[in-house]
Amino acid sequence: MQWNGVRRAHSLWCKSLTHSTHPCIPVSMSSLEAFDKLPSTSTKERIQRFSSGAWIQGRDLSTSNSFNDDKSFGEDSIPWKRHSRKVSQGQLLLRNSTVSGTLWESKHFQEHKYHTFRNDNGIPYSPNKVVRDIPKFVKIVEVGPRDGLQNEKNIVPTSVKVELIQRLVSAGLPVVEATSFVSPKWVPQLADAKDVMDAVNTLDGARLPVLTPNLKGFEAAVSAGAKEVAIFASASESFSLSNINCTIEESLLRYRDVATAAKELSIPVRGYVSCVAGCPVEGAVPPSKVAHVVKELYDMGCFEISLGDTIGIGTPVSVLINESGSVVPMLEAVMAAVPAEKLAVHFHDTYGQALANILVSLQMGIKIVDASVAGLGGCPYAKGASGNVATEDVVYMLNGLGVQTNVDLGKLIAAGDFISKHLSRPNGSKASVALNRRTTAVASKI
Ligand SMILES: CC(C)(COP(=O)([O-])OP(=O)([O-])OC[C@H]1O[C@@H](n2cnc3c(N)ncnc32)[C@H](O)[C@@H]1OP(=O)([O-])[O-])[C@@H](O)C(=O)NCCC(=O)NCCSC(=O)C[C@@](C)(O)CC(=O)[O-]
Repeated sequence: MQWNGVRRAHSLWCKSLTHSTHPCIPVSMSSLEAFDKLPSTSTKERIQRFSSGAWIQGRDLSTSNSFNDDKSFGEDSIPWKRHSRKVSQGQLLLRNSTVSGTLWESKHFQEHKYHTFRNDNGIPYSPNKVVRDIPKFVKIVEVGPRDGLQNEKNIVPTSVKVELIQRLVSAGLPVVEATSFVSPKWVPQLADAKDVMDAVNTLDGARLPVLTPNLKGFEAAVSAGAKEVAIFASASESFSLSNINCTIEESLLRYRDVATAAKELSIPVRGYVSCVAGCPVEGAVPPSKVAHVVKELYDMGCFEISLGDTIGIGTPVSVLINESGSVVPMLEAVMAAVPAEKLAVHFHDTYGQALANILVSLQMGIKIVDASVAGLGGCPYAKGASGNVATEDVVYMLNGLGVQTNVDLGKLIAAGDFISKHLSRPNGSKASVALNRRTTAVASKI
């Protein structure tokens, strides 16, 4: 097919671009100097000192998402000790932490003390308008084993993928997207989907969804033991053609069949919409187009819809007329069609905008964030797309904001180091590099 030829050439170009520019994350001298002035600490202590979050009380924890795990993370179930005291308005938010346990066991051994603001009636509140609207729990959907590894030049052995998934689950991630049941001719990197699922589908502690582009993929996924699937549409016609070889409307017809089959088996279906902030071929994508595709997926029964900035081009707001890449207007249009609690955000970090976009999304009511360990990834059919935002960086930011994730940052960093070492490249997470670099520097002085 002529289009396939064009697409292959395009994809090869994309891959070469992605690989030749894979980030070697710089760490600014000023931040390192600041670290060096601090007393020597272990990586674990540093993770806790610089990243552990204060509990910001009094915000809404509930969600109507029927497949959401938030309820299991209610205040009482959180394995941290919390402690609050009455402080007057205007005082700084303070937190002390005392630490025990071994390096990668931070979640289970740390003890935190929190100091929240309370008004005269003893009601806790957050004094800062930046964090006031941010949810107190964010569900992180780890997409590294799928989105991260689907674009690798060298095919990663099944055993490495399986160990990566096991490590991510044991780090406390509630959802780890395991693989894709797509055509192995199109994505040979994930041709071992069945073997991966055979090895991981008995793992406890996390949901392990897989991508299915059509009924054939859905049936293969179910036979391999998948208990949750994801379908992936696009808000851009050109991207839909290059990614799944059909128009948007044709893809929605296919996905309706998948959704119907899944409903019969009571299998939850997640939806994706790509190119929500811009398309590598078409440029600007109108928010109304994004909202239309999101609503279609919602109406066919998707329990959650992830909004993908596939090429990482978006900024929180763009003041340039006719310019794509505004996350806020896009979210406003989507939220007018589908409830905010059904939405996730999925930012690639090509332009370094992902954390800013996540923050503004949280402020607008989003409670689900996709991320990829060590910043792995990129789409084989998206020109110039780099990896997703690194999960470690998201957890670091959320910890700092006092948002609960139940993810053990130490174990997560170890998982990122594991896969980066296998791929023979630096870890793409800035938080991870900074925390690891400090440990090495301290160790070299002993
Ligand atoms: C959708 C298709 C299959 C259409 O591919 P096609 O070539 O149009 O399909 P077809 O129906 O003409 O079938 C061609 C061959 O593929 C086989 N086939 C057909 N379906 C399957 C299947 N499920 N599993 C295994 N094999 C399959 C089918 O049996 C046949 O085999 P043959 O007779 O030639 O031997 C193909 O285009 C494809 O696999 N695309 C997947 C591309 C992909 O995975 N892209 C990356 C996803 S990332 C993304 O979308 C963005 C996201 C989600 O991360 C969010 C964001 O960042 O924005």
